[in-house]
Amino acid sequence: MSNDVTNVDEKKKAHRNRHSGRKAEKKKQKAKNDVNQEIADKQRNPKAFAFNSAVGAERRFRRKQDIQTKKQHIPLVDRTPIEPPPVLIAVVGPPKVGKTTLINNLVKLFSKSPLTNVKGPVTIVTGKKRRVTLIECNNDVNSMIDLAKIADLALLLCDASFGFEMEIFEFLNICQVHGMPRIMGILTHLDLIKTSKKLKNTKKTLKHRFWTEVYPGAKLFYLSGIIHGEYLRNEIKNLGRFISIMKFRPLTWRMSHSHLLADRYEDLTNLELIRQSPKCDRNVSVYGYIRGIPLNRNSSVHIPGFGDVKIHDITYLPDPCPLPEVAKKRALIEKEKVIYAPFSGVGGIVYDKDAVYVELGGSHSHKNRNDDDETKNIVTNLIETKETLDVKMQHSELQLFTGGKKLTAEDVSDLQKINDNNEKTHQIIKTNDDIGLNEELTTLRNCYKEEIIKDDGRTRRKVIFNSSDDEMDIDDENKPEQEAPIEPVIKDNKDREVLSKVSNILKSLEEKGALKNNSDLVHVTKKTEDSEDEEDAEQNSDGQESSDTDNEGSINSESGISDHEDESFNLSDNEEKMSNDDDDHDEKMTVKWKENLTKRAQEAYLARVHSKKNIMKLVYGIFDNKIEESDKPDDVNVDDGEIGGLFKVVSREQQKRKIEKDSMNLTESSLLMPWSSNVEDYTDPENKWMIQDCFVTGKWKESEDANELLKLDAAEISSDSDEFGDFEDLETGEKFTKDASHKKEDAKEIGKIDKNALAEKKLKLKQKFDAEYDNEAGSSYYDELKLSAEKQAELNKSVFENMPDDLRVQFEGYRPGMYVRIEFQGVPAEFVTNFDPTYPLLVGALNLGEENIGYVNVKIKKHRWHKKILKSGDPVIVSLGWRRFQTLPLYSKLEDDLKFRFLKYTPEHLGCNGHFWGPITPQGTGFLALQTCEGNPEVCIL
Ligand SMILES: Nc1nc2c(ncn2[C@@H]2O[C@H](COP(=O)(O)OP(=O)(O)OP(=O)(O)O)[C@@H](O)[C@H]2O)c(=O)[nH]1
Repeated sequence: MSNDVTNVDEKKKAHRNRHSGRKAEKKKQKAKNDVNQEIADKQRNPKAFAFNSAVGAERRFRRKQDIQTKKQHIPLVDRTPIEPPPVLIAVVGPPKVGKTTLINNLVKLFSKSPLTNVKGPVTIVTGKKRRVTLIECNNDVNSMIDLAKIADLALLLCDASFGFEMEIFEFLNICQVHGMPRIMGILTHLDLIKTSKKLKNTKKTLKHRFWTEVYPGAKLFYLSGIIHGEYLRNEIKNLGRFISIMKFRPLTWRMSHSHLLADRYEDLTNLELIRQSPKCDRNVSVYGYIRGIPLNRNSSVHIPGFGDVKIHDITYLPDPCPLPEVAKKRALIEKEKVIYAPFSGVGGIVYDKDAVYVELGGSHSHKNRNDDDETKNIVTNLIETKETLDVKMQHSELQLFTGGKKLTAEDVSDLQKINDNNEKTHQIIKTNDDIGLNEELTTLRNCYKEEIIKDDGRTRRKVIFNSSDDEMDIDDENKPEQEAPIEPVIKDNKDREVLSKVSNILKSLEEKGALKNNSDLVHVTKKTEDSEDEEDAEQNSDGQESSDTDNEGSINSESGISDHEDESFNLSDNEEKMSNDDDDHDEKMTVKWKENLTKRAQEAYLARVHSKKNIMKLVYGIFDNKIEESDKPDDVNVDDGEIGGLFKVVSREQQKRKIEKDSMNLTESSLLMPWSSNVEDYTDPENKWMIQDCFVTGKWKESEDANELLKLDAAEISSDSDEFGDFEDLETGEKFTKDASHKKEDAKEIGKIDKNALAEKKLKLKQKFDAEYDNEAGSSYYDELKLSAEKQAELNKSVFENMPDDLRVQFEGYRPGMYVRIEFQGVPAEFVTNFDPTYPLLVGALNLGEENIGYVNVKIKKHRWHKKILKSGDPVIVSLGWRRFQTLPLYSKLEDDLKFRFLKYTPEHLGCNGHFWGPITPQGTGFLALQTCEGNPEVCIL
């Protein structure tokens, strides 16, 4: 019973809102006020919601239109397949710039599994609809040529603390002849630049140079530092995001030629055959994604650096790095972040035509071996063994003492040699017989205009620019100002005379003690320094501004470095120095500023004369070179009204009189005179006719002339109304004669017609304006073009979408985006023995395989920094289509035209672009890059 009571008590009454009373009133009032508040905002500040400035609106409109138009490109039919091949990103840059680190960081960002040893292409899924293949470019002209042919995007790395190196410009130059992939610059080693001022300057100069080379506004990322061997996560994330959403414009030649970049390779030759004859022909298979257009089973292919081969067999395989199956809204899950890099030892299980390959986990899988399990160890050792005993012996080393020199088999067999060339034996010279260009390349390399700098035991090839490009030389630019000797530029004899006179005066003044405290000169020099500082500040602010206009990535990445930190570093540095030589310093300072006073004054004078423009002269055409009395130093000796035999002292009176006299005889040049020769005087009746047609009353075409039209209409009306006679209104007694009625009606009609004509005219004008300027969807020419391209793309896709792969292969070949395995038979053994996964293995389909000897005529034009002339006999590298020939000597030279002999093919036979590479002279300044036009043996130079 008691329980029941408690239950009843626990049941609480529901709250009932009050409908009347003080509180209810208050609530109602509050609710009402809230509504009023909303309305009141708009009512109180109507201007905020209204159209209030025509100029502002016009500017906004113009800006919007500008942005819209900038985005417009000529629409191209999108021929990318439904599942396109991975986007190919080449990471290019000089040695030790951070290429491997960047690839590792990007791989880690997208796949969470770091790569220990990056070799060859690495394919990763970066988003629901995007996968990318990253490949590091060797610092080798051939690698650069091959990658420039196929890359969609090139990440150009530059060591900002060192400046631009030759490799960057070589690559850019090569890219120009291959249809320029998208280029993105990345500055690394920014943490090695110590002061914030230097950092800003470096960023600015490098950015502007990069913009001149690529295009103004090209994206440049800053990687501001490295922590534990990794770039800052935020910056890598930004870069990754950029890469994974970037759009690419198809390059015509590339998209119309089938090709693939091999990301895996197998030697299928029978091992017994190889044992019997190591130089026997091999059967090899290469794997990769088809790019460009479908690859036909019957076409021949070219492997750059190797030659032409016929496809023996081709099959398509399941995609080893597939995109997520259904496009969902969520981000990728771990399982979907696939990574595929067989050359680097990552690839999982691969099902082949007749085999299944299981990835053993690379070198790491064997590290966790169980020492007790002997049988397992034997198997692992057997698996690991790849060399015979004598080969192993050749590689084995013997060390007698810790830290002592290791003895190798070579050392033992040829002890004498070691003594002679002790240093040389430690150098590992990498040969590249497959390309067979080592010697030629070294010659070529030596031909570039570059400065070889030894830095930390390695050789770097710093780019040397012309004097006009001096801003590029960061090191020079960032040198402290007093270090750079400023040689006054003396332009003509007049300057020289003036200078010598100035220096005479100064000397005499110094001798006479007139410049005892030198306050005047100090003032001058200080002023120039100040102005330099101001310039610097301006430059910096410019740099900031322009870097703000950079891509979002660069903005974010800029935040990576704290300028304050650098400044504080700088300060503490300075403080230390200051405390050490405080006393000396003061003394030195007082002595130092007295040094070279005359020279500094000369410089200051020249700088002033050359930098300042006389506004008075510009406006009035008067140039008075005399010093005003007030400017004259008080204690300067004035002999016969002259100072130092150079300046004549002019009194204020004299000066005034002279100016008056001069200005009386002068024409006022700041005004535009109506009678000046080129301007017509429109007040002259003879010239009036020229402008009278500019007004409504002017004589236009008859169809447009308002007066003529009115007359015409009036005439028509009068002829119509002729049929009515005179009559009298009997009610009002008003008499209507023919003329009176006519007059009234005429007036009315004319008014009506006037209005109608005007309305019609307005309507026509509006229609014309709409047609020309309105960009409503589907109405403009651009939209129509875009629409038709989209329609075509849709049609293309719909035809093939539901077609089974087998049928499709029969119908059109192996489509782009398919992962295929191509088998070649009877390939020379060098292909296998010289195979290096770090070189891009490119396989490109050939349209014609016919061999020929051909000539190409070349017209030489000057390229920006290639100004020397090719000589006959100069070695050049020739690259045509997929083909990359060895260096060839130039055949002959004719005046401006050069004739090159190609030993095998002409661009005509290939039906494709070709390009031609070479140094300008043996002591020359760089490369010459040429491009052939399709089917045209005449070559044009960029
Ligand atoms: N301080 C600093 N060091 C860096 C930076 N980027 C890379 N490094 C270091 O530079 C060295 C070379 O980096 P890698 O990634 O091997 O350079 P790489 O371009 O792949 O070198 P190669 O393959 O030999 O041409 C490594 O020790 C990196 O840690 C950077 O921004 N700042």
